[in-house]
Amino acid sequence: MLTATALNYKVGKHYLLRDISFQIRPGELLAVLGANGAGKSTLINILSGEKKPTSGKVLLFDKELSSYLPQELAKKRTILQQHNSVHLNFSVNEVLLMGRYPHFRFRPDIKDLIAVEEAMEVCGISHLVDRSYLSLSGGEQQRVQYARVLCQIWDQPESLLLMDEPVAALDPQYQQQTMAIARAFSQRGYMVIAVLHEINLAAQYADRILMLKGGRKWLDGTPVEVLTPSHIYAIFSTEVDVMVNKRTLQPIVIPKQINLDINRFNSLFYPVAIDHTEVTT
Ligand SMILES: Nc1ncnc2c1ncn2[C@@H]1O[C@H](COP(=O)(O)OP(=O)(O)OP(=O)(O)O)[C@@H](O)[C@H]1O
Repeated sequence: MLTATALNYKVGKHYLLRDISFQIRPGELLAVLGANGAGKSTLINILSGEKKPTSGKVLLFDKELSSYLPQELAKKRTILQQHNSVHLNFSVNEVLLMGRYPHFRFRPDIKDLIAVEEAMEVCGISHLVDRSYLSLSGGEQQRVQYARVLCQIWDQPESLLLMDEPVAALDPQYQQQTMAIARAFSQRGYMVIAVLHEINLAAQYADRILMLKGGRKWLDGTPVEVLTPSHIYAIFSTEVDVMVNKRTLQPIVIPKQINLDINRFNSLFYPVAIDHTEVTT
């Protein structure tokens, strides 16, 4: 179990997170939603131990996160960051083996090699095994990074999988696949926390949704409880219709189209058009 209690995070006098408390149990998938700048990445980085809260604490399996040794923690939790940078010319196979570094001293053993092979297969990247990581497309790199973090906890049931915008560069097929894998992990007893901007993926795959607003916890509940037009308006200042998928009974969120005031829009751009004309004549 992971328990966050009264988390605050301050930079100077500015609170990025304020009084956040929640729990997640093995077997659950929690989606974290919130507007840009709401504090989602800050929260994920505190839960991973990369940032220390200004006050409050995080218990992972009844032990404070800060009291884990780095290698011990690396076997209990993994994080798929929003931006992953690999600048050296590693092969895909080598990138995945990095996920196993906490598990071996000098050479990977058969368990590590099996984890790499199985994670590649699950993520549909086996055909990329010998490719140079730097030669891959953005979406392919993201899938390789996903496989790498899964390798890290492949044989560590009940551990914690943290993901910050895991589907940002992915096409619809791989968005669904990424979330389906995350759900399969949660169903095997892992705890999964995913920061998402895609509300409908949260509706489809999350057991619970934690909504943040201005660094505070706004709501924590099931998708049906949380994804109402009024809650979504309060968080995203966006009007939506919420339908129900008759087959799955999950909510489907449909944003209403925004119509700009065209006269105001044109008046803002008119001076630029004049400049352009002067340059080209
Ligand atoms: N070191 C810092 N100093 C000052 N402000 C910061 C610092 N780091 C983050 N912030 C601010 O804290 C707020 C929360 O940042 P965070 O990255 O957690 O947001 P987020 O919810 O993940 O946003 P997004 O959806 O845009 O990725 C933002 O307004 C950000 O500009």
